[in-house]
Amino acid sequence: MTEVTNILEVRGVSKRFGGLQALDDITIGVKPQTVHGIIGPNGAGKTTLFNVITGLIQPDQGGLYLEGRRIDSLKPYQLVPRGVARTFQNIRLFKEMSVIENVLIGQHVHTPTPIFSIMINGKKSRYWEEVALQEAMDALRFVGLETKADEQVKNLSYGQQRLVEFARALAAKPKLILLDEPAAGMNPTEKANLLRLVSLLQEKGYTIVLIEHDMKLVMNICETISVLDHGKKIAEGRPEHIRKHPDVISAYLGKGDLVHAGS
Ligand SMILES: Nc1ncnc2c1ncn2[C@@H]1O[C@H](COP(=O)(O)OP(=O)(O)OP(=O)(O)O)[C@@H](O)[C@H]1O
Repeated sequence: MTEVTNILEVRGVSKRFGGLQALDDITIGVKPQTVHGIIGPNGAGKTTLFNVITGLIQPDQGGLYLEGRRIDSLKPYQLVPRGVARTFQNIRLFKEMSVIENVLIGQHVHTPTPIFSIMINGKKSRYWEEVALQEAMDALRFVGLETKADEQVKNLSYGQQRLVEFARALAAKPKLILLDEPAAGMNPTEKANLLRLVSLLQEKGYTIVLIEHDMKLVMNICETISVLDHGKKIAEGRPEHIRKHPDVISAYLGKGDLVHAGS
């Protein structure tokens, strides 16, 4: 039996797209209740790794384990009730719908009534409508957008839309949240707020894995960082170790990101 010390284990995962080895024998362990960063230059394989973890693509080799149980044959919709939620690099919201409706969509896995029945106020669904609405509002309150609940998503700023995605992931009541470039397009105030929210979630017992290009944010917030380059894991450890790692410096050489990553 597998000893459960890591909430998530990626073991020897490889994925090839035609002639391109997007992931090459990646092994990563994520400890519960930590913030774990995945960094690497463009095209390193970070999003592919998230897609493999969340069942969007099947690995060619290797295994994925959530709390010791193998999950790599599961589909995305089967992983959500097991406690895995994610956001996407490119915002995936229904822009013509309201903020609360978008968050409610993350909620349906926990209500026995179909979400569209809840949304059109079907008679049988009154109790679950109330529960789902309360929980969706809690998620919005957490990210500070409760006053925007009835706004159409398209009227929100880009940074606020990222927070709606974040709230939608939270509404699925995950144990493990994967955030793909959550700070992209955010201004410094929004980034500071995001950092505060991620720390709060960690205190509440969530585990967070994030892909992020903002090195200052990553170095400030993550206990452990795994670095990918050309599909391989080239380094892993605490921020102070990663910042000085010669292979990491060389992978980022000329890009300037690590130079400005002081805590
Ligand atoms: N579905 C796909 N089919 C073919 N090639 C793909 C596919 N998805 C990703 N790739 C390729 O795999 C490599 C890794 O891509 P991936 O998006 O995982 O990198 P990344 O580290 O997330 O990059 P970025 O920081 O630019 O988002 C890239 O060369 C990309 O073009």
